[in-house]
Amino acid sequence: MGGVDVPNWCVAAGAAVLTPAAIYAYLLRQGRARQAIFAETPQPKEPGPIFAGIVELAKIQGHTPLEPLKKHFKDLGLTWGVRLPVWLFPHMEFLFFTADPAIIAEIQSKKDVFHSRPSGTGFASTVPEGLLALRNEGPQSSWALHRRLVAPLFSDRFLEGYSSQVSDKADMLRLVLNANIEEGEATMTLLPERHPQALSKGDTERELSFSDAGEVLLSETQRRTGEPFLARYWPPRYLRWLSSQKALGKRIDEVLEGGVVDPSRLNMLKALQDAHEEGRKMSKAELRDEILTLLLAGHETTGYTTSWALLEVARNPEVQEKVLAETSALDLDNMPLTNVQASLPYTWMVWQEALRMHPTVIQHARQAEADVTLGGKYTLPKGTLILICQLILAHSEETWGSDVMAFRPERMEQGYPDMYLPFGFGGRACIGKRLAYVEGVYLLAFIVACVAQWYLYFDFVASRFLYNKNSKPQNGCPYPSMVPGLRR
Ligand code: HEM
Repeated sequence: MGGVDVPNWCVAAGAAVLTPAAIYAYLLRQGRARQAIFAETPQPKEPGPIFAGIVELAKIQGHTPLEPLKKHFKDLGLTWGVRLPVWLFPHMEFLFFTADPAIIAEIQSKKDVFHSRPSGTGFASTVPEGLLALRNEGPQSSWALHRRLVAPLFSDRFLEGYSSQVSDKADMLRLVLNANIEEGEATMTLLPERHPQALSKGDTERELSFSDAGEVLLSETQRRTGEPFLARYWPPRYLRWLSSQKALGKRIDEVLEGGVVDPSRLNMLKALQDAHEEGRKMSKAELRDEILTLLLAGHETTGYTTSWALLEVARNPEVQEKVLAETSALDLDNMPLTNVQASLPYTWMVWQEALRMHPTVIQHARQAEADVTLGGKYTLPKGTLILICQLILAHSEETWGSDVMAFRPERMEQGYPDMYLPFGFGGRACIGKRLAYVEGVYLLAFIVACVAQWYLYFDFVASRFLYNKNSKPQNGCPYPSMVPGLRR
């Protein structure tokens, strides 16, 4: 070294001392710089728990998942932020939460800055080529092409095609429901084994393994968002993931090769396989990820909302009456489902109100593509992750009035206000909203009608043979609550 003979151990010792010091100095400088940038934004004293994942947090703390988030907004106001150690969360250094209508309007208007969801979320590792993960990089980007190829699946022509399939599924549900109620079961699972229309053992296993694989996909997507990269490779977990991938891939191949579905029926997967633009089709990997994206984005969201709606209907006898009055005037088995808002207006409002009270997507994410200042004072560097808190908007007294936590479908009569975004906003808004209405609103009407029929019959039989003939209906409701154990 410059003519001076420095022993190797000295160099090694120097490096051992200086390297950590240099890294520390670098992180300190970065931390200070970040602190300066974020100085105007209120921040919680303990940002940690939020990033355990809200659902995980709920499990640990025994809260409902939404409470910690609501508490932060209560403590810190409508806009606040969090800084994370960049070396632990390389894609999510700054997190900026807002439920302030003025700031949200500004975000919506800055389309060239906030056009993509953040990179590095779970979607990017489980379905990287699907709409939820792809970034919007202009009209020629994969995202834009996928959006154009997927959009026709939710057009009138397709919704009309799905109508008969939805009502067939509803029929099957009726069978399952009735058979299980008769068997004394309160759950809606598969038909009991001895039922003439029950699936064979092999088919039952195939259905169950498909549904298990779907759950693994969902839980991996959730867990991989915000956990250290290596955690997913924990052997038992990784093996489960691999086998779920195999099961999902096999099922997709079967459907695309025509083995599972009736060829005369409209098939969303095949339609996507054939979709093209100037000869450009999706590759096999893109198609697979897009199909799984539709499954991920469309299944739990619609299922949970409809379940919440059923629960609220069960809790609110006057709402049951109105849904029944609406459905009894219609031939539910044969109605076209292109516009359920027009054909089932009250049931549509009930479903919307359930979505407002129990939003399935509690926040919408965007990533800043450039340095930006919001509200004239929040200076955010490029890459900041913005979370628009839909839950707070949906439960805001300013927007909905002092009875915001009461279940009152009538408040949806005029449609929903501008600053209510259950399906997101802008170019990245939910592409499957119309299908969600068809499935959710129709199934809600259908289940209420069919369970009520059963219970009316039950009430009739029970009042003759089991109960005191003179007993009064509960809470003025002619049939008991639909969810056992939730009678008021
Ligand atoms: C209750 C039902 C549903 C709710 C509440 C819901 C909500 C949402 C929300 C909030 C987003 C993100 C929007 C944004 O970032 O601005 C989204 C995106 C998406 N949804 Fe839905 N969704 C539902 C049903 C469905 C269904 C049935 C499908 C399809 C089968 C679907 C497919 C998608 C896709 C593919 C995206 C990504 C769009 C893109 O980034 O280009 N969703 N949804």
